Amino acid sequence: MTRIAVIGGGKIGEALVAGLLEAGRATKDLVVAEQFPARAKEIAEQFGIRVTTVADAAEGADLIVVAVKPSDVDGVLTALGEVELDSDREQLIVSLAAGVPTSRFEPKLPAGFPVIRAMPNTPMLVGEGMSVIAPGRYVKEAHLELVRDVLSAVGKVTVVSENQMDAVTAVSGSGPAYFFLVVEAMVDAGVSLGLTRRTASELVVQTMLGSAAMLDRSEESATELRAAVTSPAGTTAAAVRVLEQNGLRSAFIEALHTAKDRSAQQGAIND
Ligand SMILES: NC(=O)C1=CN([C@@H]2O[C@H](COP(=O)(O)OP(=O)(O)OC[C@H]3O[C@@H](n4cnc5c(N)ncnc54)[C@H](OP(=O)(O)O)[C@@H]3O)[C@@H](O)[C@H]2O)C=CC1
Ligand SMILES: O=C(O)[C@@H]1CCC=N1
Repeated sequence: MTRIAVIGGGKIGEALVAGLLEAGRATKDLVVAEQFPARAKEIAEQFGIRVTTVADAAEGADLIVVAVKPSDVDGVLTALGEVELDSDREQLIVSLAAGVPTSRFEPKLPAGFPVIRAMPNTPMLVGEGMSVIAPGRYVKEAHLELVRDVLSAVGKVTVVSENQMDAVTAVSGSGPAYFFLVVEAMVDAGVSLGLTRRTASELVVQTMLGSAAMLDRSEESATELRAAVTSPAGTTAAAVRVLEQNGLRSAFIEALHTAKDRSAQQGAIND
């Protein structure tokens, strides 16, 4: 079985570990490196897996997943310098760090060592993640297949070229946060209309679940499905008009452009 070292036991590291364990991966095949002692203890206790240093975790791992903040990537690369990495053993690095290009890793690793840039999202915690992967210059098809195989246990996986990864980060990496924000706003609106928060939450969550399931299963686009809800001169048309008047669509477009720029900026050497 593939041995996986997750460097960084923060939010996304935890989502990956939890999703992989839930999907049936054995605790003995997972190890986490986490520098913050309280967090390291929490992860070890919660998941019953080994939590150790970067060098110890990477030693003997087939897949080294870098799940630290972009500004901490160089520190991880320095720590990996203590490890005898071996590309002949099909060992490889998968970086989840937003914005950081594979070309930032490659010169600091043994010649030809493969690096894949990946952008997952937190719904992998419940097996419904969207992971996008992009190969660095030394990546072979077998490496991509291995990473696809691991990540497909926690959701969907697609491959793009690396120059699209900042856009991907803005859309699906950060995407769950936009969704939760819309949920918060709709629940607040329900409360302001006189519903209890509990009732408003139940209504909104099930409406989101049902609508997502329709999008997933139906041949129709979001535009067509929305049209089907919008009765002539009815409530939906009235509400959508107000949302458009208030710039919902252009707010999303501008927000995602800003997220893409921020991704690229975080990947620059001095972010
Ligand atoms: N959160 C998300 O939804 C997603 C995040 N990402 C990417 O994943 C990365 C991590 O994000 P996130 O999980 O939110 O961040 P967090 O800050 O929650 O987690 C990062 C963890 O890594 C630890 N860490 C930092 N350096 C080291 C080191 N050298 N050795 C061991 N542990 C270390 C940090 O410790 P300390 O607190 O002490 O710094 C922290 O606990 C980022 O690059 C982000 O762009 C990608 C997709 C989605
Ligand atoms: O907010 C961030 O920078 C990270 C990357 C995508 C989701 N979270």
